[in-house]
Amino acid sequence: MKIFTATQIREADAYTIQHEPISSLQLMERAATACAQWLFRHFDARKPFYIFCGMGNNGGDGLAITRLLLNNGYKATACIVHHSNKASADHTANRQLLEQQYPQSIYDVAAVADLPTLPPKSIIIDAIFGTGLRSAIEGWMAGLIHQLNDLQTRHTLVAIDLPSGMLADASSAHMPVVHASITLSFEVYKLAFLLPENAARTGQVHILPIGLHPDYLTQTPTRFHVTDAHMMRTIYQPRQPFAHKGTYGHALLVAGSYGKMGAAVLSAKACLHAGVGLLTCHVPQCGYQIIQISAPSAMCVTDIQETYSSHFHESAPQTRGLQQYKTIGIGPGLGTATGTAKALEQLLEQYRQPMVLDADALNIISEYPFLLPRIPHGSLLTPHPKEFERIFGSSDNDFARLELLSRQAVSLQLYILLKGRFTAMACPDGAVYFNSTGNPGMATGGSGDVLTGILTSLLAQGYAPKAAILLGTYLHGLAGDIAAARMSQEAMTAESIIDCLGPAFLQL
Ligand SMILES: NC(=O)C1=CN([C@@H]2O[C@H](COP(=O)(O)OP(=O)(O)OC[C@H]3O[C@@H](n4cnc5c(N)ncnc54)[C@H](O)[C@@H]3O)[C@@H](O)[C@H]2O)[C@@H](O)CC1
Ligand SMILES: [K+]
Repeated sequence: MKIFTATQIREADAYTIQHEPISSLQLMERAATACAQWLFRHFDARKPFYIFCGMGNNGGDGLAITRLLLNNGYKATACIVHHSNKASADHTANRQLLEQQYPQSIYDVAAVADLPTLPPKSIIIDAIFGTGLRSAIEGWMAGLIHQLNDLQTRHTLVAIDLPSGMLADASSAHMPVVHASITLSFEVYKLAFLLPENAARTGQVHILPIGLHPDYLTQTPTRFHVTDAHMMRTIYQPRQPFAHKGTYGHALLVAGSYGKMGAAVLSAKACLHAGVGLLTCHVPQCGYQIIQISAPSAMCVTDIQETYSSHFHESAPQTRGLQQYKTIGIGPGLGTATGTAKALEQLLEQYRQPMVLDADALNIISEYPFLLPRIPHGSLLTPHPKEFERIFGSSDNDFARLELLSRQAVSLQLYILLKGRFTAMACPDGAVYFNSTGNPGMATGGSGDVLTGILTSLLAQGYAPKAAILLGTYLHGLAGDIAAARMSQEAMTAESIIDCLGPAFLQL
């Protein structure tokens, strides 16, 4: 699914109005109807609704929603917030329609003191500002937003299109923004919804289709995307009937050190369960029996060192050197010993195919930044926010960090995956994809090691790096969602994610 900017959303509205064709007022009615139907499904008619309407078209939506609620037997009051003397044409038209049918339902607010006293457990609808907001809300309106946020603790607050005060395409981290428990937005995700700084402000986001013109939606290129099941069906390659284990590649996994062999085991198992043809694990000597017993489908070579690895750049059981491997996954539980860092430097000299770098491989790179430009083009890096910051530096807000992520992916020609609720995957061509699967149950030790195993497996099977990162991240989250449904977010572990990889593949 594409993510449109506020400007593109306005263009999509205008294109729909011109080419469907449909009047602007009718399109607003469609948007309001989609919201009202959602509200009918989720709230009963005993709850009083207070709809705070701005002077633009977001307020127009609010006025139309008020009329539709009243038409269906709900108690609803439109509180018109006079932040400007000028109302939009569709706001005015909807105000007139409401006044004609329900003259008692309108209440004017021109100062914070005008706020009505709300009965307990009211539903507050925030239709003050939508995509038309240009900058931070100031003056008495900022006070009103704070007041609404105080009320939010005792009432349910539903934002229409986006919480008022939030900018769709830029940071509003330090601005007054409504804290909604639910956001009902139209047709497509806004970039702001996918970044952690807004998580506490949007609440649950529901995207409601309003029939924007499909030609505009399909033909307009966008830089940001959300991955979905449809996209995965175009990427996934079913296995060939005449396949043998050589068809699906031989991967080398370099992982584990004394006390962290679990990370190597999790990665190895995930790699095997994601379909790799052959897997060799390079581990320090202390890990030999651990790998052989816990992942018998994998082969194992040991380092000359007992507790950490320092010679994996020579890991070549049949003397054909590192080139025999289709790809290499490196990092989980590896440690950052000086000998390990030296071996990583040598590995990057000897092996020039796309590989997967995670965890301690990234920590080593943050200590030896000259290694960064030596990573083979097309490789996949999977930092969590702290690892990302150690390598690339900090940013003022999530939008700035997203730009930094994308810039680095382009200049280094790497795929960089920044882990989070909506993991962001930046590509060398400047595109950024957000993963849509996964849940907070996956915020547990080892789940990153599982992802490394899956990505290594897909690269080994011949998936192109972009396909591997999109499909691998989606499968990882989907397996996590299946695990959470089976055993709860609390009880699931990284091993549960591996156990659910099978059902995740079956859902593709
Ligand atoms: N036909 C359409 O264009 C559709 C529009 N829709 C709704 O229309 C919304 C966009 O409407 P508008 O473009 O009228 O914009 P908004 O209603 O979001 O806001 C516009 C108003 O905000 C004021 N404003 C902007 N920045 C401000 C600031 N920093 N401080 C104080 N006031 C400020 C403007 O003066 C104007 O009065 C969408 O979010 C959506 O809710 C939907 O009805 C779908 C169809
Ligand atoms: K709003």
